[in-house]
Amino acid sequence: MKTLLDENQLNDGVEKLADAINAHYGDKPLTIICILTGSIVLGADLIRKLRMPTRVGVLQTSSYEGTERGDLTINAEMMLDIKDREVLLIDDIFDTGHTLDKVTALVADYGPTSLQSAVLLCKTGRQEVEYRPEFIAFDIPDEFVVGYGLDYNDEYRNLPYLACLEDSDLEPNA
Ligand SMILES: O=P(O)(O)OC[C@H]1O[C@H](OP(=O)(O)OP(=O)(O)O)[C@H](O)[C@@H]1O
Ligand code: HPA
Repeated sequence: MKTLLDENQLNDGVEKLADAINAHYGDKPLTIICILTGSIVLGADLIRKLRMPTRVGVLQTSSYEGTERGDLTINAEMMLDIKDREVLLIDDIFDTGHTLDKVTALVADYGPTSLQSAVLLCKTGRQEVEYRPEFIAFDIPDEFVVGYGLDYNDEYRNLPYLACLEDSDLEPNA
């Protein structure tokens, strides 16, 4: 495994992301919706750097098995009431873009005043949708990455840094 972003770089990136979000929303109350599971670490770090009054909710999506994307499932059972609220979706990575594209369409139906998204990572050249997040901390190369919330087969989310998987890290048939 090869480190791509160390703890200091991640912290600086999240700080800049928070600065941009604080500058954009000012004192307006903001509802943050974290897309589980990958966004838990970013969400925990980011919300503590936001200055406006915030509410925090979650929804859960799942589509990757190993390094392969499969059918997307969305579980919105725990959604907050966001009607007439300013809403910011938070996710760890924008890869093909299908997750945020679908989640944005679904959440828009709840009637928010505004709906934007913030991601830690945007993988270069992988997007298959028109949608783009408004706030991005890092553009990264097209490599499968783990750590800081991101997993490979449910492992590595706890790494405090971001690493690229190498061939020797991949499980057979994964
Ligand atoms: O842009 P995309 O190609 O849609 O990929 C991005 C999504 O994939 C991962 O979620 P995953 O489905 O693996 O669930 P997880 O958050 O539980 O890891 C990641 O957390 C993003 O939500
Ligand atoms: N790593 C972990 N999870 C992911 C990735 C990735 O590179 N892309 C989409 N989900």
